[in-house]
Amino acid sequence: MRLHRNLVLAVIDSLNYIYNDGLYADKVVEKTLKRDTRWGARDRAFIAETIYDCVRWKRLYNEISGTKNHFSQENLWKIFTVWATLKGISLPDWKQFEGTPVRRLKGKFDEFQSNRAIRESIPDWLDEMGVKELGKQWDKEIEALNQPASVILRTNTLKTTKKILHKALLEEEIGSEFVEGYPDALKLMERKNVFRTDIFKQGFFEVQDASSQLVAAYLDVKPGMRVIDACAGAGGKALHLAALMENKGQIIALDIYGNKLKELKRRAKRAGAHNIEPRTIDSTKVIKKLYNQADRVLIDSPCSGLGVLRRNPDAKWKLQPEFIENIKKTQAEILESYSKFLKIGGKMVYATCSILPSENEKQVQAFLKTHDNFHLVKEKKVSPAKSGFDGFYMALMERTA
Ligand SMILES: C[S@@+](CC[C@H](N)C(=O)[O-])C[C@H]1O[C@@H](n2cnc3c(N)ncnc32)[C@H](O)[C@@H]1O
Repeated sequence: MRLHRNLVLAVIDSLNYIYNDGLYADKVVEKTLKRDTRWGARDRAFIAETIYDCVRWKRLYNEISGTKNHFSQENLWKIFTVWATLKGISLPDWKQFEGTPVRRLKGKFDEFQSNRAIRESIPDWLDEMGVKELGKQWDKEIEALNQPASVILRTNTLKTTKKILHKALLEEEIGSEFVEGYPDALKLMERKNVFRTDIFKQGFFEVQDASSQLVAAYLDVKPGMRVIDACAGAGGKALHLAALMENKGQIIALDIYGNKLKELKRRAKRAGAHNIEPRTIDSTKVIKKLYNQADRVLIDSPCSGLGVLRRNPDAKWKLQPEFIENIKKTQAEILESYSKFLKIGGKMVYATCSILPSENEKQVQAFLKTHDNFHLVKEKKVSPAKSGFDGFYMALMERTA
């Protein structure tokens, strides 16, 4: 691979925004890619993948380059040099690469392989928490969570079928394949900007990881039911629920953030989902009005997001242990409060995109201990290491009295 100066400069500028100004990697990548319309697909892929690599491996590259968490322009070049060296790219004779100790950098990489927190490029506190929660399995999970994620689409069955979508994508020169065990999923053969296609604008699909596609299906919804999606956000699961319910019945989509629900509304329109009713939780009244009203409740709970690190590598550096402790309290409160939406005989799914038992099965166990009118029907832990997709947890419970 040959390095092109303008592309490398775009990467260095982006790293400055992410490392020093704390901006989110996805937002920075999006903005950087708009900088030069002459960049082709390969150039864009280089920029996006290199930035994500440097965010994912920030600690490792920092330790190898000796930049000591100080990201001046000169040090950002050092970080980039480590990236290029470990990729086996021969460095051009630019002044920034003069005197690069290639062998020493590779030696340092080998040296750090015995230190998991550095090797996997995570903060020490996270490594300790991972071991405490998952024991030996942590090693495999964190390794899997450092792999770049593939792009998965969910066919919108309100508008099309998986076979038709597969063909329509091919007509746009986008290759995809079916994913066994995931009835509506298509996996892209290579990363492409699918949002530009007409079939996206027509609502034929959503981009949604395979594991996430299991959640709405777990709720066992039927057309005509009254369903409450209690943490609906921008509606990834609500749109799926609408499709599973064939647009029949009612989905009340709640969230504490009205702007997320606005996005949900836009997406629902595109998807042709007509049975979703967004309601912002701006008072306890909104909640109390819904007690004993629902056949099904989905609690797609706020969580640490540790299961989706492949997609959001900057979360490694933005997450704090205090945040995880607080979010666990919120999870318990949400379960307590939103379980009241269910009618007797109704079913509820509690789900997270975390792999920590303390956010998952332990929350459900604690809830069931104090609510003997609920019982666990089934639960599923999706391991990134075993599935190759995002980490998720889901538990299906039934209200019996
Ligand atoms: C995991 S996200 C939901 C993702 C969404 N269901 C989807 O599939 O796209 C969790 C959501 O819970 C919302 N949330 C946080 N605290 C909440 C609360 N107390 N009540 C309801 N929603 C809450 C957040 O705003 C966020 O949108």
